[in-house]
Amino acid sequence: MPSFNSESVAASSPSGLNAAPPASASSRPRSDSPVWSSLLTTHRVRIWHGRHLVVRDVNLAIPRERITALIGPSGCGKSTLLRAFNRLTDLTPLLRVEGTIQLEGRDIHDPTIRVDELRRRVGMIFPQPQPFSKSIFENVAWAIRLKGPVEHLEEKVEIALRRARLWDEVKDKLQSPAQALPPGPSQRLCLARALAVEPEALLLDEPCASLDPGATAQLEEALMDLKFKDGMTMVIVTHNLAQAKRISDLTACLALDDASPDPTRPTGLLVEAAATETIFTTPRDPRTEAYITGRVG
Ligand SMILES: Nc1ncnc2c1ncn2[C@@H]1O[C@H](COP(=O)(O)OP(=O)(O)OP(=O)(O)O)[C@@H](O)[C@H]1O
Repeated sequence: MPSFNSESVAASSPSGLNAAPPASASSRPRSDSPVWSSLLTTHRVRIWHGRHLVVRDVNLAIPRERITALIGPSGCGKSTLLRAFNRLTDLTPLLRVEGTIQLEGRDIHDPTIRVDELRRRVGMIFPQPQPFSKSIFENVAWAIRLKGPVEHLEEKVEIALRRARLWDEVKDKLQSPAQALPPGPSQRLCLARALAVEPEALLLDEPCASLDPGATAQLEEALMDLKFKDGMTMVIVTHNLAQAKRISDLTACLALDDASPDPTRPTGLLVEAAATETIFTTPRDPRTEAYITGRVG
């Protein structure tokens, strides 16, 4: 367990990571909020899709070397927010991010930031595994070569596959087509490919969406290994509350704003973030409680 202190995990709002805390929330820091050093922080982030406000007022600190879960009902903007962390949102012309997102204290929208380097440092795993139509070996080797001239390529491919807990399953068929792999190993190959460029953080967007319970358990074990052995910082969007409880250290709960101007397209907002155990045992915000008890979403 982390040490606890009145210093909050909040990026700026002392009350639990949201610039607009609900009426029921205290404006004082939670005394049970852990002290974690942050890798990524957001300050007053709001994301628009055209004229629709997708998510608003997100003040959040993503702790280094921990797993942060983003939970909340469908459509509250979890995936969009996740994609903003390495500017994948830039690829959707109608999406616009306001506010500040910092990586190691540096604004990721600073004009001097190289977006390709940002995405190397902060990798992404998508809901459906998408290996390239190359061999298993080449899927990982391709990523390693992106970093420039390579020595010891085979060794580096093996290291990435081992870190993704896939090596033992594929070491005898490295030249086989990656797209022939079943979903579980296929997703761990995508994890190995993401690890091959040596990121500092990984964003995981419902990475187990297409996996059965056994394959989910294997991926979770790989993620836990990455955290404990490599100190990887991870942010996972998940609808699986048991998964959030199992693997995350911090949980950030988003909700849909009842007061949205267009009730057919409500705006999401971050209502509460705290140590996962706290969120699931003593949530402060009634919307968190409603979500984790299955009354909404
Ligand atoms: N490319 C896009 N095209 C259209 N609308 C978008 C796009 N990206 C985001 N949005 C808007 O953002 C809202 C939130 O979507 P997002 O996928 O981020 O939510 P979510 O919380 O991850 O939902 P789910 O849990 O169902 O995946 C959508 O309902 C939609 O209004």
